[in-house]
Amino acid sequence: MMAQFLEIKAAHADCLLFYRMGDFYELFFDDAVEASAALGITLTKRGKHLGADIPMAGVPVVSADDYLQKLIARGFRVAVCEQVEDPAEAKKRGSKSVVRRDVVRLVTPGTITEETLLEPGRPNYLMCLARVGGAAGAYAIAWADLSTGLFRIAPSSAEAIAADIMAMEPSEVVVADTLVADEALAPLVMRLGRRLRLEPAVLFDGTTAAERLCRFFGVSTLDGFGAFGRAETAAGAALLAYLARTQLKAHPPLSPPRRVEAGSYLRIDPATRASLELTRTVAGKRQGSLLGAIDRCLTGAGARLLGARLALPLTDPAAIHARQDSVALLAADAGLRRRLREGLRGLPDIDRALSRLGLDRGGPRDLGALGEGLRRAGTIADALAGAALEPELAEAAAALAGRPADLVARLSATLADDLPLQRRDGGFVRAGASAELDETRALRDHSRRVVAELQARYAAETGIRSLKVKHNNVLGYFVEVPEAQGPALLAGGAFHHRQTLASAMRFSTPELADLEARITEAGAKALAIELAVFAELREAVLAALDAIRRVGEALAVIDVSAGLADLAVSAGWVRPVVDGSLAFFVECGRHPVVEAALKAAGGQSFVANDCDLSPPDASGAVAGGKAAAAGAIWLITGPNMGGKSTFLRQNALIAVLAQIGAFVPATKARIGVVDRLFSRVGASDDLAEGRSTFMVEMVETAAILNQASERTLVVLDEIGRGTSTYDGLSIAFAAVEHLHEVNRCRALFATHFHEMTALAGRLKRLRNATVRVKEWEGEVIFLHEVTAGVADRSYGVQVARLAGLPPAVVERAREILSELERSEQGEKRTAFLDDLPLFRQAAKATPPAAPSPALEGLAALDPDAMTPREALEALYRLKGLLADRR
Ligand SMILES: Nc1ncnc2c1ncn2[C@@H]1O[C@H](COP(=O)(O)OP(=O)(O)OP(=O)(O)O)[C@@H](O)[C@H]1O
Repeated sequence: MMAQFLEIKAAHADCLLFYRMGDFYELFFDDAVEASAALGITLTKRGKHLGADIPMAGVPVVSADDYLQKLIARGFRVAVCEQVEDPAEAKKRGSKSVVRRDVVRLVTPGTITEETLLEPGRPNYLMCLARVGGAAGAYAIAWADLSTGLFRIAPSSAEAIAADIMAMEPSEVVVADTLVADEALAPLVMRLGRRLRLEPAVLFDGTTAAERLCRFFGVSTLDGFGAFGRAETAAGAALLAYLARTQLKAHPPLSPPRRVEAGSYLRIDPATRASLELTRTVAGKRQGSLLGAIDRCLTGAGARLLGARLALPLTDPAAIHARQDSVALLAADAGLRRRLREGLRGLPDIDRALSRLGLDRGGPRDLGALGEGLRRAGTIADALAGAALEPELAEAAAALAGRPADLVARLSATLADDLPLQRRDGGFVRAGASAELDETRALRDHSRRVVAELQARYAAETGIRSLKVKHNNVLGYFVEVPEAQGPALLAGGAFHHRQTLASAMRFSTPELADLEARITEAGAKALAIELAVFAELREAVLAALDAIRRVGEALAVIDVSAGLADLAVSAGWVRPVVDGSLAFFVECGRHPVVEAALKAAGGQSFVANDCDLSPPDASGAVAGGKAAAAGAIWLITGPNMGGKSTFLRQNALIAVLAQIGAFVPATKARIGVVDRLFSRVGASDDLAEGRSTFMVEMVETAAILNQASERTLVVLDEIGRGTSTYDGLSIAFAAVEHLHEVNRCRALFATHFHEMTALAGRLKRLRNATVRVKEWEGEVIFLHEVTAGVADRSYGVQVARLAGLPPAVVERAREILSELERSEQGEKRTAFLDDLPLFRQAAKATPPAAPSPALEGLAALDPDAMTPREALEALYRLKGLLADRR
């Protein structure tokens, strides 16, 4: 057996091997040591190998899912090795022969399908990254959710690849092993950590990729699915190859790949996603994130679709309008909304049940879930009938109407009311569904009744009133009497002694043995019939796979639309105007998460605020596809704790909500579609990537200044605070000038550098705004109201006092502050401010004779002595110098 174990283990060296032995999966050697530490299970030993004890640990097969979940969460991969023949077969080859075993599946984070291992409302993506033509070549990603069959392929680029991957929050990302050492991908590889999976480059072979995809989907060309580039087909084919490696014999029921067009969605880089807490908070929780606040979906599929929409908000106004129409209709029709939501509540997860059945990993409950789900789809279709539906809901209604009604009838006529989890447990076929099964069951039940009657007969015949007929797995049926009566039975000759216990003796009889054989035989036959029925039902389900998938998708669309409508009505949100202009106008906007939190706390209510970044010199119109105007920049000053960050974030979130087709928390809004959203709010450091807080801030600011276009929305909070005041102020100044002059994007910029408000005099589209406070008897009262104007001070010392700084420290700080303010009002300050407008000109006017800082910097570098990261940082430093000079 050990020889067999070692052979199988050698083929799966990077996995923990779950080696099936009876009712347990056993782990041996290092696997046992690692698993026992990770799972807290007992480490024992069994036999010896090369003279040393073999460590062993085991988990019961019935509870294996729980253990698998823990191991996957800790980053392990598990190879599940099953017995693939009956032990009786093995015995025929000789008493010492070992039962044949084989690995049937590799369990990896991106390929799990079990209900217990998955979160209902979160997709579980496996992703592949492919690159064709070197670092500057074509990039693509393919991702699939094996648990629902979703399959997407998207082109990407060197610059966008990290953002594109992180946006989907994949559980596992497969990359060719030849790419891992690639400098361009180093930061991405580092960020993926445990989710990264390296596989041989042949999986990604571009020349055979299209053919492999065609073969998998049984088509002769991919044209029907979309126009895929080389890198895209390579990524898609690699994904199929990886699935084949991990799922082995099973053919995963993936939908044909859908292409996500570049430029069709709002691009949001990972730092922005994290800082806006779109799908999870900084602490990693869903609750408290935007998704947590807007998710009123009643089904897992709905929650998954909402998450997917949030990952890729749209940029095409027409596509956004289609989604808005669905929400608007259901917001306006309360009766219809209620009927739909009643139908959706508690709806089983059709997509996941279908995928498990497709992988032949499903049980009777999956069939039951499908039957119930499809039946409910009928109720929902009835609710929609007669309503004047807009295209998106009309399409959903058509999909529901196309549900396989005969399959629903067949499932409900065949399946019992209470279903076991595993098909081998039997008992899931309803009485009356199969005559042969009913007959076999009757035989079995009759024999059981005869056994029950035997007890009375034996007791009467022997005169032993305490005689019992019992059953266990070792002896089967047997007669049990108290020990004292045993000899009397033995003497009779009709009872054969089997076992003597401390207080009882056990016997068998030919009659019991005969009945036992009949019951077992009938039971086995009944199970065989049930399994055949299961196989037929599964075939029928798979034959209707496409129609069922469409029903699943339609239900998710209805759930998302009804959920957003419910939210809009109960929270007072409105439908924003979304168009191709450069407008950004929000009247009485609110922060969805902060508002909900304040409401839950029952204290102060949220103060709504307007924001208008529309081009000041036009109505936001765009002529001939080219922007005729540029959006405004608001420079927001105000006290600490005044609500600046909240205001910044809420406007970014409103843009995102508008572009996923949702309503927004405001009384009125007009959003000219945003192509990219950048938000740099709050400090974060990335020490793991070797960057300090200030360095991270500068890297992100650099990305914004280098990439923002006229259509971009930029939200920047307190740039430059992580360094000395003058350095910080200078950087903030230059950044705003650049946004205004070069990027010409719509932007919100919050700062404590009050000197910056002077910029409004020079920059045409810059407006000063401030968050109002009242001072009352030495206390600050935050009004959280954003108005035009300039703050005169930050009230930092007052806030520090509120935070509980020792009174002596607060008093001392006040003294120092007034001293500083007095001295700054003198000449020094004025001189400094006077200098600032020259900032850019001065840089340009540098006489050529002066040594360039970039050249000096270059001269100081010793490439041979640098690590790749140091080189990258140096490059950023040099690039930064260049930006200064522009
Ligand atoms: N519009 C509002 N209505 C009601 N409460 C608000 C509003 N805006 C902010 N708040 C409350 O004020 C707190 C502080 O807000 P925020 O963090 O946005 O301030 P800030 O001006 O960015 O402060 P700092 O400059 O210290 O970072 C929030 O946690 C929230 O509870």
